Amino acid sequence: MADKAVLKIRDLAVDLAGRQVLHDVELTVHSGELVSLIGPNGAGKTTLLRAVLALTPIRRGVITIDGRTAVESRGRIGYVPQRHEFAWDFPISVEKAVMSGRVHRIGWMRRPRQADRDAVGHALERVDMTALRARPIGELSGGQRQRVLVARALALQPALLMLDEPFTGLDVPTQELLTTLFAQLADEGNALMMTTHDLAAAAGMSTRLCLLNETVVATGHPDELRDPAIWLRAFGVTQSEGLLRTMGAGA
Ligand SMILES: Nc1ncnc2c1ncn2[C@@H]1O[C@H](COP(=O)(O)OP(=O)(O)OP(=O)(O)O)[C@@H](O)[C@H]1O
Repeated sequence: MADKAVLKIRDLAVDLAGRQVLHDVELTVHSGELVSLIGPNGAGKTTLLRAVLALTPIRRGVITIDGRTAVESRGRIGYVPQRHEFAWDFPISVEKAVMSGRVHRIGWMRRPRQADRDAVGHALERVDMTALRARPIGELSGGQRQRVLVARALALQPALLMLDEPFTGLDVPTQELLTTLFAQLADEGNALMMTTHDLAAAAGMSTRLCLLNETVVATGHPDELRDPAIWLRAFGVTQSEGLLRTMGAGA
């Protein structure tokens, strides 16, 4: 049986400040897939994630997650923002920060139940942060912060996990831990979508790449995207030997 379609995006168009940022976007992410969104700066990658999270209004199109609209799915999607977007000066522990990912489930001003504590404990284990669970988040290194953000998203036990540039500025051990974790999550049947500028890493770990530049220029397994014309079109350049070498395109 084919894997279930978790995220479906049809005919999506988004304008920001009166300017078209995304148009005619068609994309499906199935359970068991790790899809990497690749594209130049300003291509609309973050905007696409924000549209799925219903944080950005859309001009046209339909987005569903497990058959529900983006608005209905609020609080059900695990989202790992870019690290600088989180309030690290907030005086809370690692454990509380991860618990904050479940706020929609627990309800505002309610106390966490055993199931919430179990989900947080399990998420901390998966990112190898159990030993630091009581540490104030302001005292964490960059790599530890990234692990907390991933645990916070996992604590939600989400149908869909989306990550915005999760590898930027990370040390090698944290990169390796997260790469292995994302592959395990996909193997377990989760649906994952991430943005990245690290083409080599994306090609090595993704089940599918999605080249985005205002619209989906091409999508497929890294091995299926060897035509240099696709890459040149996605990145809007006429010649980029480094880019093509990284992808083994045209080889
Ligand atoms: N709040 C906003 N108001 C107006 N324009 C915006 C806003 N946010 C983003 N944009 C514009 O939308 C376009 C897409 O931005 P987006 O951040 O989605 O790109 P990206 O592919 O994630 O880029 P990067 O790789 O640099 O992170 C850019 O031209 C950007 O300037």
